Amino acid sequence: MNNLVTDGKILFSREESSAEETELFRYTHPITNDYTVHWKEKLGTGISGPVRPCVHKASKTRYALKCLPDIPKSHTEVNLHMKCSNHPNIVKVFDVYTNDVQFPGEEQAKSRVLMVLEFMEGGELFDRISKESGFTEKKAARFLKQIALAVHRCHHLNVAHRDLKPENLLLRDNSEEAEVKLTDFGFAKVDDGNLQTPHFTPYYVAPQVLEAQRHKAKQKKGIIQTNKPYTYDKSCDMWSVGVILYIMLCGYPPFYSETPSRTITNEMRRKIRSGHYQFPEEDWSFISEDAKDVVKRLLHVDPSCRMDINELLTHTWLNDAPDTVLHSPAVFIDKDGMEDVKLAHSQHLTEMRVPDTTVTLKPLTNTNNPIFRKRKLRQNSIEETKGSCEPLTKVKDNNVKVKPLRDIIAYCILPPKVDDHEKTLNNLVISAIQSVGLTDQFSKVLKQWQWDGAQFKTKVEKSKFAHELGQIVKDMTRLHSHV
Ligand SMILES: Nc1ncnc2c1ncn2[C@@H]1O[C@H](COP(=O)(O)OP(=O)(O)OP(=O)(O)O)[C@@H](O)[C@H]1O
Repeated sequence: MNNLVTDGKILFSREESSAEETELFRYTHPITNDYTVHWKEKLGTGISGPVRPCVHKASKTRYALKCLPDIPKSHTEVNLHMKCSNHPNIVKVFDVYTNDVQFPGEEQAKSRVLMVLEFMEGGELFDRISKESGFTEKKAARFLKQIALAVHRCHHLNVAHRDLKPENLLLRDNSEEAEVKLTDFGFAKVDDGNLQTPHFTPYYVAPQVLEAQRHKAKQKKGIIQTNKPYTYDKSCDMWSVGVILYIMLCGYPPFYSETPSRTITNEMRRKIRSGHYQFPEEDWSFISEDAKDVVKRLLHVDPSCRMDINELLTHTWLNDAPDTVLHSPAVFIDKDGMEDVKLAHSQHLTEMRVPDTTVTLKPLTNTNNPIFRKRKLRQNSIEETKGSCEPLTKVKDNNVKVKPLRDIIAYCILPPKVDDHEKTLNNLVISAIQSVGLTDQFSKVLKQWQWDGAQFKTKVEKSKFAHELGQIVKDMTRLHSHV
């Protein structure tokens, strides 16, 4: 990023911004000077903790506040969200603060990035659909078009979102014409098809990267007659749009396991890899061929053959869908079933994400992994209390308890360069057990890789582990809804 840092503000240089000139600021003075934050309320919860309501003191306008740790991953999230933000189908970022914040239970204040977001009063898209009477293909196409426009905005700026899922599609308000907007750029990444990254290390190469290289070689030899760069991450977004559309049309996902489970099964993984899904006659016979055509072209198993965002936006169905009434709202009413659908989609997204080869893995001493940072801070007795936000010290925050679980998740998603990965992971798990205790859910997850109380006896699948811990975090913070 070509950021110019001046007086605590971050200005995006013109070449990094979109067509219009964008000037974005990051404040360092306390957010509480400008906003009243309702720390005890929450609008929703994700891996990074609760999203809370706040009110701009001068205008009395309501916003949503997302609180992130001040680490490079969060900076990427903020930067890419801001970059894509100026669009009717993307949740707007209004202000960003970097404040030292101390939550109750924490030994000291920590630097945090606070994102003030447009308040999405209408909640999540699928919750809305479940309440619709007379939900038609036409309405589904209207929603899909808005999702597609959001994706187009991102892809046009060479940003792949990589976390397109129902929870990240929110409605502006509860009106009939409310727009759908995309949020959560926590996994977004620049994807311009250029894979010649200087930090390329063979040990971290995902199969998809090798696939992309093969694609490039074939292009060079003229075996593939296209000059389109192979943008794997963007094509994953298109796959997600396909899954979301399939669910909107019939109420259940295209890939599901015969044996219901909270985790993605090998059977489901096989089905996804082979592109094996069906349009069961009883639910799909009345759905238009055009709608099925969009699904088929989005769920094409070969990412390089999948429809891209421009092709989707010009598809007939998006602009001329029939008034056929769909049965999906009735299926959405089963909340537990819906949670399983979301979890399976989310897990598959984790598996599809190509590890970021442009990130230089830092030595342990420099790492920003929260747990190592905490230790380092303790060693150096660095005082971080300056400028901490007053109200937080009064909030009873159960998120502190799950913090070690979030540390493991961060470690699994982007492992730093350490000498002994197994030992590091074992230590993180021990800290988490000390903090949250061995709950049934946590024990079950650990058992899969034969945790013996001190170490794992088999190799841990990091992405799967991270996802399962993510579910525990969500469940635990959901149980404590007053946080
Ligand atoms: N601008 C907003 N207005 C209203 N509610 C919001 C807003 N942003 C987020 N939420 C609620 O908070 C939830 C979590 O937000 P978000 O997805 O940004 O957090 P996250 O920690 O990145 O989540 P994830 O676990 O999906 O990565 C959303 O699913 C939604 O219910």
